[in-house]
Amino acid sequence: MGRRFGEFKHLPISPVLREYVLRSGTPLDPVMTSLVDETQRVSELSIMLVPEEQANLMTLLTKVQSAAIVLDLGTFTGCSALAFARGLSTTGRVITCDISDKHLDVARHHWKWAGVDDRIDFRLGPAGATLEALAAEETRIDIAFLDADKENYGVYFDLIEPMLRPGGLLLVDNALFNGYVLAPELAPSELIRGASAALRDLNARLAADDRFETVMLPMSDGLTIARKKSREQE
Ligand SMILES: C[S@@+](CC[C@H](N)C(=O)[O-])C[C@H]1O[C@@H](n2cnc3c(N)ncnc32)[C@H](O)[C@@H]1O
Repeated sequence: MGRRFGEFKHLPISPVLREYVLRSGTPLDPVMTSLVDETQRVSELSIMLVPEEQANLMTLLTKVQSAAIVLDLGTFTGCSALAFARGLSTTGRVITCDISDKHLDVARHHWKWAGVDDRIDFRLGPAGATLEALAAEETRIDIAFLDADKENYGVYFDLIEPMLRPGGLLLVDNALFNGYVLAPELAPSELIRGASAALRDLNARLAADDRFETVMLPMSDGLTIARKKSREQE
């Protein structure tokens, strides 16, 4: 096979280059900086936070989409919900859900500080049940972000797709899952093997689904952006 178009432009991102990438984007403001610091203080799992360049991208996409309803699966300490809420108009809503409210106080403190707490609707419970409730409420979603339990991403996609408006965006976090999507069987634990296989399956489904235009960005641990085509484009 010949050289693929664009291959010569591929540049591995070293830590020094990533620092440069971060310095070249809008810096984190004091609220987001505090949220990251506080998450590192209260949780050993602060690695679960979306990285800062991704948070900035999510705010930007919310603005570009003129989104009114954003669905955020996996609240944790509230970083992704905050990033989306900042892109909304005052009437917009982020519906964010988590199976745990252990870190909700950290999240709410920072949402309030940023002045967006009235735009964020936190729902406690498993993502599947939240999605079923949203379907019953006939919710129309402009952006959906998958960042909860990876092994159920395929199920979540099937539940979200009918609610996603034409032109709406599905964002899938950890699309590369530390590279294990290439060979889930090499992952070091049952949990990571299951998650990697689920991500690999969803990545393949999205790439083959002609209802969507899909781009996987190799930023951080991989972020897929899939836009649901409008009827005229199908
Ligand atoms: C990667 S973290 C989310 C990070 C968050 N989006 C952020 O930007 O900081 C994943 C979260 O999903 C939650 N979670 C795990 N299984 C879940 C489920 N079945 N339903 C809802 N949330 C779940 C976990 O409690 C955890 O807080």
